[in-house]
Amino acid sequence: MPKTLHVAAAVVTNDQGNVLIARRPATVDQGGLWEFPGGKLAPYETARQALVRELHEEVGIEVVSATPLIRIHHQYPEKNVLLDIWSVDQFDGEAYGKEGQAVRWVSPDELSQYSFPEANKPILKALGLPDHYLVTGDADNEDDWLSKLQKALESGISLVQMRCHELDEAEFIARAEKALKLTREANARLLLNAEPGLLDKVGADGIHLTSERLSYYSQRPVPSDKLLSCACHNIAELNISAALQADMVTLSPVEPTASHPGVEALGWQKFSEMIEKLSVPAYALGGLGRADIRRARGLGGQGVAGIRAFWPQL
Ligand SMILES: Nc1nc2c([nH]c(=O)n2[C@H]2C[C@H](O)[C@@H](COP(=O)(O)OP(=O)(O)OP(=O)(O)O)O2)c(=O)[nH]1
Ligand SMILES: [Mg+2]
Repeated sequence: MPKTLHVAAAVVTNDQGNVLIARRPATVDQGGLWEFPGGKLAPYETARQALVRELHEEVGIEVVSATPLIRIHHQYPEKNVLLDIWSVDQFDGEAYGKEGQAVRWVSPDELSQYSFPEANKPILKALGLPDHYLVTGDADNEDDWLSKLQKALESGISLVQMRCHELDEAEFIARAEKALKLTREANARLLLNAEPGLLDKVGADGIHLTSERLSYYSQRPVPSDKLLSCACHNIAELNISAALQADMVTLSPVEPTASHPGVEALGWQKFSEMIEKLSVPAYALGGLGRADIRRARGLGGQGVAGIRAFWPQL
């Protein structure tokens, strides 16, 4: 097995919310493709030190603050890379192609129009995901449920998991169609906490698999243009989710929750250790709210998911 190249690179975001990309010279590995600026760690360096040096050398900016975004282990035919991707939204200087390479600031929506190396796929997916994710609450009263969903969308929720275990399949489908209308109007995405076949009946944006359902599949059970979210509570489930090429996972319970009394919480340290080697964006779930988003992201998570914190009261 060839040695793993450890690379630090950054998603640099400016005040307009645009992201910096650079074009790799035609002659180097992955040449001609676009990349996030960065490079290999020198033997004496930490990832953060390499990041600061590479951004200075390649695009002429000085990093003011950087937080871990995602780590990706990827096997190219000729080498293994570990991409240590950081998020940089404070820096000094004007970015330019210091090595003569093309650089551009592009909006996150435009990133899909550029060709990146294969290893970058999870970064691009992570950039399209928000830092908080609503799981819907009590489904008994349809009118209340829809009003709460509407209110949550108005408060800026852009990703929703419809979790309505109280409903039978026909009721679930009818409710999902109404929910989908609301999420579409709000430009938000709706995931069904249901078996993947339901996507043929309701044109939702994806599926959330319960940890129990995870073991039913040996390959990704939803098409690549839909989202796959997986519920995880341990390393084995995280590994299955990665093998199923999940777009995101929830990892829970990070803190004790009223909905799962008696279940031992993982705590933040464990959350961070468990996702350390995971190339899938991970949401911390369980007893958390908006105030925890920074912490979750600082530890390499995508953000926070929750029912109570994001499901409004009427
Ligand atoms: N910087 C960067 N490298 C990436 C990305 N995606 C990806 O697969 N890689 C791979 C390509 C390379 O094999 C490796 C990065 O090496 P590099 O060529 O940028 O290293 P470097 O800046 O230290 O370059 P050099 O000093 O060797 O010229 O990681 C990405 O988004 N950014
Ligand atoms: Mg480089």
